[in-house]
Amino acid sequence: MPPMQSPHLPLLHRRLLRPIVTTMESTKEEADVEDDQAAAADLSYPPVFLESRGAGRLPASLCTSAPVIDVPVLDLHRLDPVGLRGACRDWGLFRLVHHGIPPPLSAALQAQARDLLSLPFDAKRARFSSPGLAYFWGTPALTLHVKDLNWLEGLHIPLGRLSSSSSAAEFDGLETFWSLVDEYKQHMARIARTLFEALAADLKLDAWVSASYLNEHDGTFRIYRYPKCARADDYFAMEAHTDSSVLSVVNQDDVGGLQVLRGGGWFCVEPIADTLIVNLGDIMQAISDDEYKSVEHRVTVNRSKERISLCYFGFPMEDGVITSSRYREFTYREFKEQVQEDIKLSGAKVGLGRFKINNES
Ligand SMILES: O=C(O)CCC(=O)C(=O)O
Ligand SMILES: [Fe+2]
Repeated sequence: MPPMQSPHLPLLHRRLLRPIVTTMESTKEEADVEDDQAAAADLSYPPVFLESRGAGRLPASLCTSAPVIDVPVLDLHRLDPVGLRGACRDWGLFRLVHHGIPPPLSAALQAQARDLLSLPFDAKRARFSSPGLAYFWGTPALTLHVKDLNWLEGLHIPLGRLSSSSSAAEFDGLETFWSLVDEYKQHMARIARTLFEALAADLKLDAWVSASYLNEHDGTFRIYRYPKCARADDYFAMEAHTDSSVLSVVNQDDVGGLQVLRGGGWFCVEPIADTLIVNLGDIMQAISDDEYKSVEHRVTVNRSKERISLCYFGFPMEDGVITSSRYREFTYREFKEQVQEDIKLSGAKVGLGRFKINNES
């Protein structure tokens, strides 16, 4: 499937698609285009990103200069149980190849993401404001405010709602976008289920228990745009966190910025074309009695380029009970509510620590 042009594609973007010619005249045109691009980006950025002046809160070394690390690579086509177990126990994160997502599908969805998120800020707020398609900015916690501004914006899509209750307004003019999301969603469910089954076998989980531990068709899909930021040392694009999911699947463009915490240090997880990054979340750590790691990660901002990533989060059944030798019994609903309460009270997630046996906090 070729990358598609959205009906919303602004005039500016259509200009940008013209073939590049290298003449003296084109240099001026390129400069004009860059000016146009900057102006359009400004209009589309949340005003808080234009107003914020860096206060130098973060040491430069924290944000920018992490070494690159080679993360374990797994082939979904021929899943190696030993490699998978090692990656989950030792890293909590791996790169997935031969995952079966057609590259044109990822490219088309990235292009749609770019187009939709390049709309003016007010248009995005007005247009994407329903439970099935919600625009958020400055906080990864959707509507809850975290302590520090996160240099991101995005669209939040609960996949379970897609087929049933999406309103006509959510669909109007976005038919191409939704059909791409629908196709992508099937791949995510397939990938999440395949990986989870292999992990459930490693952990020797009962089939009926493990069925409730991953509700792969009801996951969340998020499309992020991390705007470029001249004050890259002052902000994180997404602050350090663990995911609340069972597992998460990141499909990033070629800009980079994802970092993983390992052995007390931060490392860059480089973007490599046609590969996915899978990381385990808190629920997987609980299910595995802490054998697997819910890995801490973050995203740094880029001074000169914006970044797009497509992220899927697989969760358990909302009311399925999670049992673990390390944590008191809890449902995902309880976990989610506790995370939200903690963010509301302190601006930060506590996570699994709240459920740890012999831990009063
Ligand atoms: O955009 C990324 O690379 C990662 C996003 C992420 O960690 C998250 O949404 O939890
Ligand atoms: Fe994450």
